[in-house]
Amino acid sequence: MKMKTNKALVLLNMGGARSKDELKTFLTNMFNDRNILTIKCGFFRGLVASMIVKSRLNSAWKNYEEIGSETPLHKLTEKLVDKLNANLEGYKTYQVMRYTAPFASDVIKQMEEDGIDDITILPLYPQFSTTTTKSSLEDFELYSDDKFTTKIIKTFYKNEKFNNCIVNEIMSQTDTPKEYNLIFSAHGLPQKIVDAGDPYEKQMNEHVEILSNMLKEKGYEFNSVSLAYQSKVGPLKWLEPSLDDALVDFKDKNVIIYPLAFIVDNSETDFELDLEYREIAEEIGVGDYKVCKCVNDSDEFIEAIKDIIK
Ligand SMILES: C=CC1=C(C)c2cc3[nH]c(cc4nc(cc5[nH]c(cc1n2)c(C)c5CCC(=O)O)C(CCC(=O)O)=C4C)c(C)c3C=C
Ligand SMILES: [Fe+2]
Ligand SMILES: [Fe+2]
Repeated sequence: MKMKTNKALVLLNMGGARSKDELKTFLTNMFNDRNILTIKCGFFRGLVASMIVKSRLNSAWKNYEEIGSETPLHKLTEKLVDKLNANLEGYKTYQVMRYTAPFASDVIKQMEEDGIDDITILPLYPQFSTTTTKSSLEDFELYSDDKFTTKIIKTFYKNEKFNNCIVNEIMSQTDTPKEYNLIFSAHGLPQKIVDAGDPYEKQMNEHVEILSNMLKEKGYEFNSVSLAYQSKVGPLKWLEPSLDDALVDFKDKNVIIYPLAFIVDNSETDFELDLEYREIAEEIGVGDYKVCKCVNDSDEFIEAIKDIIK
């Protein structure tokens, strides 16, 4: 018989679209988020948000249609939660999404009904960004008040077990690393967010350094290792180099892409990296183009989570 627990692990993530209606919800909530669209006046932000949603909805939905009309993010997160509930002793695991259901307010109500009073919050973002980690934590805290004794894991890009998951996935792609160029692809950010103090770029550089050293220590020497940024949206300057520009250097060469900002696969990996950037790579004349899977609900990542929260 399982012991009743008052402790919970709460996974936070962004959410994603499982229908066109939900894509509208996702985009509306995202562009009304002050951490994403940094316009101070709420009314004006709402106005700009509704204009962006209107102009973006149909074209963005076409992308989802190419991956089966839904993000894989929710199903993969549900599998991760189920696996943690089966394997992580002493905790009940919950998931909360920032822009689509399950929303913080509903999950917190459920947690209270379940008698939870002690929580560990793990935002599923290895590196801290105001646009992701801070936004998700603020949203959760808006509804949780001081209902729970709380521990927060703000980053985990330095965790060795987690990094071993990444390194093993990269190494499984080839036995001849000298013939490949490894590109870590991170979700981009507007440069002005970084200039305002967001630590994401710095942590991303550190993460690439850690992983490069781990690969070298294992005798895995790629022809080159680099970092590029994907998914630019809108007219502002974003972090560089963009993945499109980076790929130009690899005409007639082989590349392996690792999506470094994500824990579970989503439309940015399954559509953007696996379909859209693959097409760009083909146009450029890149040779082999391989995209690694995220750590998802792998047994190795479950072990890493146990280590991250201990
Ligand atoms: C306009 C600003 C955006 C910022 C800043 C941004 C940061 C950011 N996003 C992720 C992770 C994901 N983003 C996803 C989708 C997505 N992101 C933006 C915009 C910004 N993201 C948009 C408009 C969209 C919707 C799709 C589109 O219209 O292009 C997703 C996918 C969700 C899914 O359905 O699978 C993820 C995941 C990170 C990690 C990040 C900053 C570090
Ligand atoms: Fe995004
Ligand atoms: Fe994108």
